[in-house]
Amino acid sequence: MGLENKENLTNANSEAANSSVEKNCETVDDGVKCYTLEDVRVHNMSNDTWLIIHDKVYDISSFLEEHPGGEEVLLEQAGADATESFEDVGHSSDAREMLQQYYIGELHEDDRKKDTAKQLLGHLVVTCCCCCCYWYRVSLLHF
Ligand code: HEM
Repeated sequence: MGLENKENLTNANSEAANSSVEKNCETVDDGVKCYTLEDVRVHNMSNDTWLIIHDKVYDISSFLEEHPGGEEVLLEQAGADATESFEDVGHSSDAREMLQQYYIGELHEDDRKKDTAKQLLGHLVVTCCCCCCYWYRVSLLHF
């Protein structure tokens, strides 16, 4: 493939990414940008690396080489939701603060993982008047 073709392909990719931002995502409050999973997915290369952690989108391209845990683990998550692996490692509060400098926007509402089972259970325990839920609430208050 010639250089020109490669450039065309790159331009086409970035145009596709931009148009999907316009199509699916509005800018949320105070000019904060919003991205869909599709928007994030294309940024999965070592010179262009985005990650999602707790529904926030980060451009960590400039951080790969600095990461104390190595760049390999970050590249494995590139363009995807890294919340679970980030939490599994048990990152320090310093690491969590570092995230801020790479923040570029929010994940689109429709692409957020909805923990419906957990939500339902929480709702049941708070509103149900059966003995089990009642005593569970009492135990939460007293122990
Ligand atoms: C942009 C997001 C991330 C930031 C800012 C970050 C930052 C850091 C920092 C500062 C450390 C040093 C230890 C600490 O202070 O907790 C660390 C260690 C580490 N990180 Fe990350 N990290 C990020 C994402 C990830 C992800 C997605 C993984 C996925 C597996 C990962 C895996 C590790 C590992 C394996 C270590 C080494 C832990 C050890 O040797 O004890 N990190 N990271």
